[in-house]
Amino acid sequence: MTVLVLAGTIGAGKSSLTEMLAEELNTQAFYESVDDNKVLPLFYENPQKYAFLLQIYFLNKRFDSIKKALSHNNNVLDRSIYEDSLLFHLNADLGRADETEVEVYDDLLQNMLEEIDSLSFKKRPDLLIHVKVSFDKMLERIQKRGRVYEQLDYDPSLYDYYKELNNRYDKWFETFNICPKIQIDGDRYDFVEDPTARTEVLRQIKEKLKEIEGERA
Ligand SMILES: Nc1ncnc2c1ncn2[C@@H]1O[C@H](COP(=O)(O)OP(=O)(O)OP(=O)(O)O)[C@@H](O)[C@H]1O
Ligand SMILES: Nc1nc(=O)c2ncn([C@H]3C[C@H](O)[C@@H](CO)O3)c2[nH]1
Repeated sequence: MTVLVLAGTIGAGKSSLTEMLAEELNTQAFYESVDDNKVLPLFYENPQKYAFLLQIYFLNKRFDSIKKALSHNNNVLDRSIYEDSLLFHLNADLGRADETEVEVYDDLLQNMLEEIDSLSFKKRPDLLIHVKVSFDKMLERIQKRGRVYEQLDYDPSLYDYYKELNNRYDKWFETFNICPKIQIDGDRYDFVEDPTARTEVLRQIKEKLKEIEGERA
């Protein structure tokens, strides 16, 4: 059983790489709930009111995906549960959740992580793949994808939110130590449009997987 999880800021390319990996490795892909997510547009309209609800929504969906993923042999998830806390705490630091909400959330997340550990012999992913992009590239990709509520002309204050989120991701990845990890340079490799870049990115990931297997043997 091989479990891969993608990580990275908004618009980094997680879903795109998830699709490519699932095809290349012949595994099942699990995507974050976005188009069918009733809370996400409400959050962007009024983050103060909906930050906590959105976080609970995502956590619940994430838990669901992980349970489903664990019933398949090989799978790839387009965002890790380990990033949820980063996103929530950024919102809490911006005053969008109060102390009690932070406490309830942290407890619930801890509880769920323990539950996941008890669900399967596979306690941790085999590899976390962080797609790192610069702030400028992040804005470019968000614009390219074009979800209305994520655009800066919908809410100019998103500029600061995105900038801080991107900064926090870099620190988060440096200290992440739950499972083996690899960083993919999403600025350098246009793996969506350029087949050579795609091949190179897949090569880097497969090489890392081999290295991990070798260490285990
Ligand atoms: N390496 C890349 N090269 C060129 N375009 C890319 C690359 N990665 C992503 N894109 C494009 O950027 C946009 C965002 O990509 P994607 O939806 O995969 O990001 P994501 O990390 O899953 O975002 P989110 O977490 O917000 O759902 C899409 O339009 C995609 O085609
Ligand atoms: N606040 C907040 N907390 C999360 O855990 C979280 N996970 C994803 N998202 C937002 C980012 C993209 O707009 C969109 C797709 O990733 O959903 C989140 N937003």
